[in-house]
Amino acid sequence: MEVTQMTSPIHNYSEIGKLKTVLLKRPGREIENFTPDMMPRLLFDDIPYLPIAQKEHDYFADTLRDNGVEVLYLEKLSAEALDAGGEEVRNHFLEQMLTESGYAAGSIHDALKEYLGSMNNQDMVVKIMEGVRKNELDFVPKDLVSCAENQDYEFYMDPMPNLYFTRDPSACIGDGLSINHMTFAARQRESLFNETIIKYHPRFANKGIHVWRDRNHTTRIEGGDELVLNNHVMAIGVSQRTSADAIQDIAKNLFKDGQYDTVIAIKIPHNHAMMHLDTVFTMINYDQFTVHPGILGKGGQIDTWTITPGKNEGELNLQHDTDLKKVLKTALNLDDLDLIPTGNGDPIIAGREQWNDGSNTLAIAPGVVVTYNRNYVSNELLRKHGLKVLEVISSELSRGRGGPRCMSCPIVREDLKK
Ligand SMILES: NC(=O)NCCC[C@H](N)C(=O)O
Repeated sequence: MEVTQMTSPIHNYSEIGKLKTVLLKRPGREIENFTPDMMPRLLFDDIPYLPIAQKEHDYFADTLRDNGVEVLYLEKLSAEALDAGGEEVRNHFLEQMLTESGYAAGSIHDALKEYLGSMNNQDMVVKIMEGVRKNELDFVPKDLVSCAENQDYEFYMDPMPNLYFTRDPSACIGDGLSINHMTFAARQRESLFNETIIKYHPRFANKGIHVWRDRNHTTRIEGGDELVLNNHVMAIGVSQRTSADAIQDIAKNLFKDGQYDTVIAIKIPHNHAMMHLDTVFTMINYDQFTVHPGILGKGGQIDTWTITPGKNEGELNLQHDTDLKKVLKTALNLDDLDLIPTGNGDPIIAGREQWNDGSNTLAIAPGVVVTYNRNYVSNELLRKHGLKVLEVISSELSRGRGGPRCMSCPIVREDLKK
């Protein structure tokens, strides 16, 4: 495999190269600032216990640091980007955030702007992430919507509890990234933080980073579906969260301006338990993958479309298949590969461990993965298949329906040696 020069602050040409820099978000008050009736809308199945979730997340971050990974935090980078951008950038960010929260203008907009605007950048970022309750403001709105419809709702701005799944709002691909238009309202504001960081943080601003696809779209894509298999092949899930038209769009951009020549679109069930491709399928070594048996039909088949550049620019060729192993072998030029079933294929264990993100492994080097300790059957099987498994504690973090891959956005990985 060709070795690419490391000059960009983003460098991510595989799922498995030695992880050097990663973006995390330490769970904050946003993960408990809601009631059970808000859970379905906020895409949570339970309310985590914050002090334990933070302890677990710190353990995860320490595990990465102990293995030589530089850990960056979304909340810190966001504030630093606003500091660097100055007053105009801060004002623009706040206006955009208020607009996307439903307040482009009017008295609530003005009250929120005054409240958030009185804070320093770090406090403002944290407050926006946590959500703003009505009782925090010394203000009684008199508009018809507030009086006639929303009077019992506690929030002006909803919390963003899914922020600790940094995988999804953006995805680093090669020396660039996608900044994603997310599917559900609960997560759509998240990628504004990523956009602000890339544009204004001194580490990333004006470094010629290629944005393969920005957040100004109506079609949707999320990072949990974007798998960088190597330096010219991607796999992207056609899922609850990523639409086929967004895949075609990013494929065209990657083919035109990047070194990618193949995108394998993999269709998975469209449901909450398997909302992204990485909840059912991850790459963990040159020739090893985790796969949840629930996505494969009786004969092991699954719909895939291998997309390659067409004859003329902007055209795409499609090759439909139903044999995932064969498709991966061809695209990755492998003689054989090892698809390791979640829960060892037992229907009860596989269902349970997939629900708790047993397939959602984060590779930090070829054959070295970080997993949740609660998925002990899948973890044992990974060890039997020769992988080094670093387990992290997971009682509270798993309540948000995401595992180690979901909780991490790799920014720099070493290139693969072969
Ligand atoms: N890549 C991932 O699978 N991320 C997990 C996201 C979980 C979050 N509660 C969501 O539904 O978006």
